[in-house]
Amino acid sequence: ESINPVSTWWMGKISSTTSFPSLTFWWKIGIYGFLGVAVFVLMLLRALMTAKATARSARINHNQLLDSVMNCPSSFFDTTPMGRILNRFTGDIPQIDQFLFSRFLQVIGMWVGLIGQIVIVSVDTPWFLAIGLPILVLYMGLLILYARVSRNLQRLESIARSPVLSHFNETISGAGLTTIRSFGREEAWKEKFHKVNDDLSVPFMLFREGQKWASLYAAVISSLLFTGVMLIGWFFMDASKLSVAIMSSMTFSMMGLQLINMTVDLESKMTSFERVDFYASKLPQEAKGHELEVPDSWPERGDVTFDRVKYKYRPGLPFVLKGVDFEIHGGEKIGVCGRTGAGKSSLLFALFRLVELDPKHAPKMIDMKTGFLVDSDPNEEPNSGRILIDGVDISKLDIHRVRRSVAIIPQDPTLFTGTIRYNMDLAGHASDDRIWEVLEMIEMRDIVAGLPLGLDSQVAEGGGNFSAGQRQLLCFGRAILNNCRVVVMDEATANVDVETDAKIQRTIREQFREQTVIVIAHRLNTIMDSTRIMVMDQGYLSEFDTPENLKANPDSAFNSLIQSLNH
Ligand SMILES: Nc1ncnc2c1ncn2[C@@H]1O[C@H](COP(=O)(O)OP(=O)(O)OP(=O)(O)O)[C@@H](O)[C@H]1O
Repeated sequence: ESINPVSTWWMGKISSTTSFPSLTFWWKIGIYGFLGVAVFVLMLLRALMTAKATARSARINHNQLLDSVMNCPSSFFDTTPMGRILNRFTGDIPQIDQFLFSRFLQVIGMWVGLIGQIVIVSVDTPWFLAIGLPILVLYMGLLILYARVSRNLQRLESIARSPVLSHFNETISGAGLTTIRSFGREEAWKEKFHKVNDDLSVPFMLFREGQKWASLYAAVISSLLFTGVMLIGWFFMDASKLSVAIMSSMTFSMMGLQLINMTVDLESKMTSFERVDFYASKLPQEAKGHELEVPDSWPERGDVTFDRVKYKYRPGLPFVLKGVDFEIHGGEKIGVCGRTGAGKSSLLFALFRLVELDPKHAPKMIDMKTGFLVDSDPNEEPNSGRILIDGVDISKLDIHRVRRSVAIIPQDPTLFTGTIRYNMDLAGHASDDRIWEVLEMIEMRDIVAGLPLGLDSQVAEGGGNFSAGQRQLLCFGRAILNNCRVVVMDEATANVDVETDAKIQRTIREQFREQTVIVIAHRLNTIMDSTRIMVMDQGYLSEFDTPENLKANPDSAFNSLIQSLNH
């Protein structure tokens, strides 16, 4: 860019026969040609370097963003609309990848070019400064004014885009569409979609109109420049200098408008970068590091102890476990029951360290509306208590080590796109024979054998080509193959018929003979054969005893649960 004005200057010089009389015509043309080739070679170099640097920074940016989001605690996902997260990946990242770097180079180049034009013309024609400098100041003023408005409009546009993505996402995911149709709320949903879309369109349209406004004023400034150059040229310049000044002012005014638009555009790309950078480096993260090392064989027994566990999901919410104390011995089969919202699943949440009990691991909080970090109230009572597996406080271990040692069969069975073999054995360690054996145990062998490709048959997105019960069974099979010392099941058989449920419970006792198994169930028959039963009530452990003892006590909460289910 800096050679370009030199080349224009040189052209102006050699058009006058009196300048550089010692150089022949061919030398003058040769130098002009050399400057042209230099511009071409440097542009080629710039393009190559841009391609390399863009690919590298795109990879780094994306990986850092992904790592950071993947390591966010569950509280972040509870308080951040999915649309906002998707917006970072689908809106901001492409802006940075495709445009930021090249736009940055363009803007730098244009500024250098613009200032170069002024310097070169002014060397020969100092009068040009008299008009060039005030015009530069006017352009700067326009830029500052326009940039401020457009920055805020783009911010508003980005805020308004998240609800559109969230609305779309919750409409098509899960049973969203089915529920909307079954309640006949299609029109209301469409209206809401139009409203969030309108909210997004307003700042976008204003931004577009702002561009026209800036173009108009830039054109006015250009006209001032032309008029000024003509007037100064008329009185103070000879013909060759005036021609250079006119050429420069034409470039100058073209560049001025482009420069304003590009600088504003660069700012908006920088806003995308700021948002991605915030997500990549400042989001709350799950606790890293560990104070204690445990051997690979840990946990060997599978003892699970809750020691006065008291926690809330986030600051400002009520406690969901209010000082829960119990000890489970390795190999025990524990049933957990209690009314809806009593805190059964919350026991597992803490066991997986999805919520931290140790206040020093408590993650920072995100404001639901703005998406920025907020400070928690220092006077609020923090989470407390300890969970021990085989006597080791799990908050002192590497979080991934803790999660690897406990297998879960969740309430919402999760299958991934891929083959049945992949879904059963995510680590890829089990033999086909062992997978078929497990399929037999969970009564899925005939179904899988009936598929044309057997274990290589594809599972659709979210396991859509299997019923909810079959999905639960496959997840159950996955847990058997995983062979962890502690296995937890959260309503894992709620969707299978009573007979299959009974068979699964038998399989649990046979296959998980040495493992500690914690089964949460609403269907009390599911847990009747447990070693002991835990009854949760409003965040407290109200009873913990053998099923026989609990049934024998007519005043037990367990008996009243049985009675309420019978009625
Ligand atoms: N992610 C969360 N954020 C905030 N509060 C939560 C969250 N998950 C659960 N809760 C609250 O914690 C309390 C206990 O919920 P929990 O899911 O442990 O109950 P549960 O006994 O498993 O109920 P269910 O039988 O319906 O599954 C409830 O009041 C619930 O509103």
